[in-house]
Amino acid sequence: MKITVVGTGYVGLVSGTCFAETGNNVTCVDIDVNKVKKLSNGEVTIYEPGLEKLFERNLKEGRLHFTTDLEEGIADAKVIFLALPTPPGEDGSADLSYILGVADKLGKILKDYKVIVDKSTVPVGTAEKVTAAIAKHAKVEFDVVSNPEFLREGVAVEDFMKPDRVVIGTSSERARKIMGDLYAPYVRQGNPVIYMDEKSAELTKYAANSFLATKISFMNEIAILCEKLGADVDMVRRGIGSDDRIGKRFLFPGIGYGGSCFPKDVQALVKSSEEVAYDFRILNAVMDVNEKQKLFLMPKIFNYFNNDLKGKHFALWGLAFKPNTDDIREAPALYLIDELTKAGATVSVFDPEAMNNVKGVVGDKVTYAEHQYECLDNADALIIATEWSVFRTPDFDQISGTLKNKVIFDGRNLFEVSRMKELGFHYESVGRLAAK
Ligand SMILES: NC(=O)c1ccc[n+]([C@@H]2O[C@H](COP(=O)([O-])OP(=O)(O)OC[C@H]3O[C@@H](n4cnc5c(N)ncnc54)[C@H](O)[C@@H]3O)[C@@H](O)[C@H]2O)c1
Ligand SMILES: O=c1ccn([C@@H]2O[C@H](COP(=O)(O)OP(=O)(O)O[C@H]3O[C@H](CO)[C@@H](O)[C@H](O)[C@H]3O)[C@@H](O)[C@H]2O)c(=O)[nH]1
Repeated sequence: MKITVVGTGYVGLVSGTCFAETGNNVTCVDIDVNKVKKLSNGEVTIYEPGLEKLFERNLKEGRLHFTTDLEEGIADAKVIFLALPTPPGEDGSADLSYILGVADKLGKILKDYKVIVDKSTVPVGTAEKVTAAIAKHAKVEFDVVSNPEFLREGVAVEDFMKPDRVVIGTSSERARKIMGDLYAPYVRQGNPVIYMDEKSAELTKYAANSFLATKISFMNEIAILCEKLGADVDMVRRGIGSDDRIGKRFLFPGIGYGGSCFPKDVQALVKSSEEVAYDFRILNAVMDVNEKQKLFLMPKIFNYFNNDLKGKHFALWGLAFKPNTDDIREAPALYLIDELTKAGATVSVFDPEAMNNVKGVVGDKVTYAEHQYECLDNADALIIATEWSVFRTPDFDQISGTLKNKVIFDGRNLFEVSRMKELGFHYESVGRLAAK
């Protein structure tokens, strides 16, 4: 099938490449001239495990194309995916200007029937708005479908190729058939395509992200309680996670959820609720807990250094909002850097993939280490903000030999508390017995 993907960010690039992988002819359109040039020349513009191989193959075999020209990009396409940004507007609600801007243009250039798909995360009612924006100028028939994307950064290719489910929101039989054919190769493993109306599909995406964020904030509060009551959150997590009704996943406490999705989507659902005069109390609490959790380690750090961080130097391992990505949007590490430098400390940082992105945002506020152990030079303590595998089994002798003090503040609970005690570290983590 000939398809077009508008927007070549995370979702656009991964879905475009994966659609090509199953034999579709895919054209990706982006307004970023530089990005299109790089992609056309075979350069993958995001760090995503497994993407490069698929990308190179499909580019070489002629199933992937890139252009900045929307009209050229949609010619002959049966389906047009909109994988455009929906960032928070000033009041926190989703900014639909990218989507509606492209919808308006599409209305003027459609020459035959097409299915236009909202792949971006958009509030309930957006399919109607997109339909209206296209219909204003369109002289041909078209359908607008809501097909939210559930991929996770870091495992995006696998999530796309073998999704837990595909949600397709449409009231058009014609569009339903086309979308069903397109997704058939991805759901052969027995995972379902779930058809529904457009509004339910739109809400499904926000409900999924908000529910997962709720699980995380809930566990972060349980971790706080564990420290206060003398319980161990690892035990509690295992104790509740083995109940199928609760499930083992997304129960890991830490220094808060970040990324380009949870923070903005929870906020957008709260805003959508307000628009229909509903106060979504649980989600307000979820956001509130998360804001505080990002700085969970700070009181511990202040306390250890007698409330004075002036002149102290910290090593910070992990900058990306989670492992296996170079994405630093809403990364807890950035909040820690801010607080530490505000308190008069200096910070040296290391991340396996996100260093360049952080340089772009933080500049010379911190120093950038070439590798994880160089980062420890002259540091009064090590702080861990992202659970990259390479941090999980470090050379503790090298850490002890390089840090000024054997002190670690771990925001991701990477190490066994008892082992750290044996090794002679002052070790503080999140919600565990010896963490007090
Ligand atoms: N990042 C994720 O893991 C993820 C997962 C699921 C859903 N989503 C949702 O998907 C949407 C896109 O997210 P993303 O992270 O891929 O965004 P992104 O910011 O990484 O990329 C968006 C791309 O759109 C391009 N663009 C902007 N205006 C354009 C226009 N008028 N024409 C063509 N291209 C244009 C930008 O240049 C950029 O390359 C958002 O709604 C997001 O919430 C994201
Ligand atoms: O037990 C956990 C699990 C995750 N996190 C944090 O939660 C955030 C989000 O993690 P994850 O969901 O793995 O990453 P994303 O790539 O942001 O993916 C989420 O957001 C995407 C965009 O909407 C959705 O498509 C995905 O289904 C949804 O998982 C990260 O900061 C994690 O550190 C925790 O603190 N504890």
